[in-house]
Amino acid sequence: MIRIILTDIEGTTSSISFVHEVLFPYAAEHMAEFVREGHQSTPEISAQLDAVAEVSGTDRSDIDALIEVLLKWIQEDRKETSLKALQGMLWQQGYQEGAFHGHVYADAADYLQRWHDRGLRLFVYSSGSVKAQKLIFGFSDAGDLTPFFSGYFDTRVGGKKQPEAYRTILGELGVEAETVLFLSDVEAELEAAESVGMKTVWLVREGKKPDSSRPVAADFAEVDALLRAR
Ligand SMILES: CSCCC(=O)C(=O)COP(=O)(O)O
Ligand SMILES: [Mg+2]
Repeated sequence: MIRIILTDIEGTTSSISFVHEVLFPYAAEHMAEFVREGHQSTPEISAQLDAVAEVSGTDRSDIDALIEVLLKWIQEDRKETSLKALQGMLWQQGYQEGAFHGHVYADAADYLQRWHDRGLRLFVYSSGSVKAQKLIFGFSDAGDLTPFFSGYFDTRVGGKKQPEAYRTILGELGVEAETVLFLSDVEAELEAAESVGMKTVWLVREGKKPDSSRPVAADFAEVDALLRAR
């Protein structure tokens, strides 16, 4: 019996275009100024720059070169934990100034509330940092959705295509794998979750549903129908 829903964000609760056409360009536009202003005075920024330097093999004292690395990583959609942490800090400013709201599909907002009210426990697992996750749901088009969530996981538990990450999440939740339903739009992530025993539904929000041996849903209403049919 499913007791926990673990959901991805981009392509699942929220549109890919919001992440790629609003959030990433905002980060790219403000990254240089943000890093130059905060790299000495803000320990959280400085610590992430240490990690950027280490992973990229860049001289830690060369701030221009570190900014170049970060901008290249944004263009490549790299899921580096340090980039994701810096993006989360940057987006806070954008949300708070009202530059944008977090996009959450209406069906997702609706069923997150219904599932929460039915007693299911809801968690997020996204490559975006926990801070970024709380922001997209906290400043969403549908209002503050964070009260529906019991917790958040990001790439600090591992990459989303790595089975080990899902094992770590199960350990932290302290539950049996088959009580967890993982929702994602990326098949490799679903395979990793299934390999440790989690149940999955593949969200295919655009276009025709593919033939697949795993459950596929176009939106959260269809996920709910699959849940009830189990
Ligand atoms: C938390 S909103 C920003 C999402 C993000 O930065 C990202 O890389 C999307 O990753 P996901 O694992 O949600 O597909
Ligand atoms: Mg996704």
